Amino acid sequence: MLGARGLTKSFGGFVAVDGVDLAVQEGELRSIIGPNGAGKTTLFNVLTNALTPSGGQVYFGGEEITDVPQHERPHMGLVRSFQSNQLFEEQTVLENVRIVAQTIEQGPFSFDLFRTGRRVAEEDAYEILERVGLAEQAHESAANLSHGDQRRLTIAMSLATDPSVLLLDEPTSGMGPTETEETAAMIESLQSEYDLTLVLIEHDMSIVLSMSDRITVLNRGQVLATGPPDEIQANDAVQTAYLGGMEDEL
Ligand SMILES: Nc1ncnc2c1ncn2[C@@H]1O[C@H](COP(=O)(O)OP(=O)(O)OP(=O)(O)O)[C@@H](O)[C@H]1O
Repeated sequence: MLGARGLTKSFGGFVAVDGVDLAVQEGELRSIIGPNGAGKTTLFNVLTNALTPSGGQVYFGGEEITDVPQHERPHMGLVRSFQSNQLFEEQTVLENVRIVAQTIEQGPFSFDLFRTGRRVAEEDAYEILERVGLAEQAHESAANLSHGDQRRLTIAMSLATDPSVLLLDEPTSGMGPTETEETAAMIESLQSEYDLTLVLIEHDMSIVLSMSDRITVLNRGQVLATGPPDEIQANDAVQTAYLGGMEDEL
């Protein structure tokens, strides 16, 4: 569904992503893990063309999309989650989702949708807010939400773009243990309800091990290992390079 071959990104002489091969299957929940500075965020940036790769190819649905501009990718179904600083803070939670939904609807073939768009978008937006557990806050302004709820709202906004592959960069960062568990459960339920393929950068090992179908371990920009959680836990190279200090958490 989403793939890469030899994907590379250099900053000057420093190779942050170094010849990465990736093959994420449809419906999979793939986690990308690795030590700080391993290249995880840079990998997301080159997969979405937020940064132009220095080498290699990106594939989506079997087609090469390496040169497809970043802003066109959501229309193909490849979406990277919004960041909290992209919220329209003065607008309500519902409006935040509707603004995204309407932007997507205003494509060249959606004149009818555009005319009736507000109603359609509002229904869709409510449904999405119910799915992420924010329906009760629909009429709050986004600025009044807790940090965790703002993160959930960014996921709701991403869902409004109707993704087939959704990239989530540390969706539980800054959350306490209970909120982290709730968010993980919500993400898992979205995967099945929306028929999503999910690629997740996540630091919380208990979440990564319990949720992932497969895990890709990056180290110094290179793929150290890819496999199901039990295989990754048992992988000697992963233990040595990355998990050495973290066995207690596993
Ligand atoms: N725009 C940039 N210019 C120069 N170096 C960069 C740039 N972006 C990232 N890097 C470097 O590339 C390396 C990988 O960074 P990246 O943020 O992708 O790692 P990461 O695995 O996401 O780390 P973390 O877990 O800390 O978020 C780091 O050494 C970083 O300093």
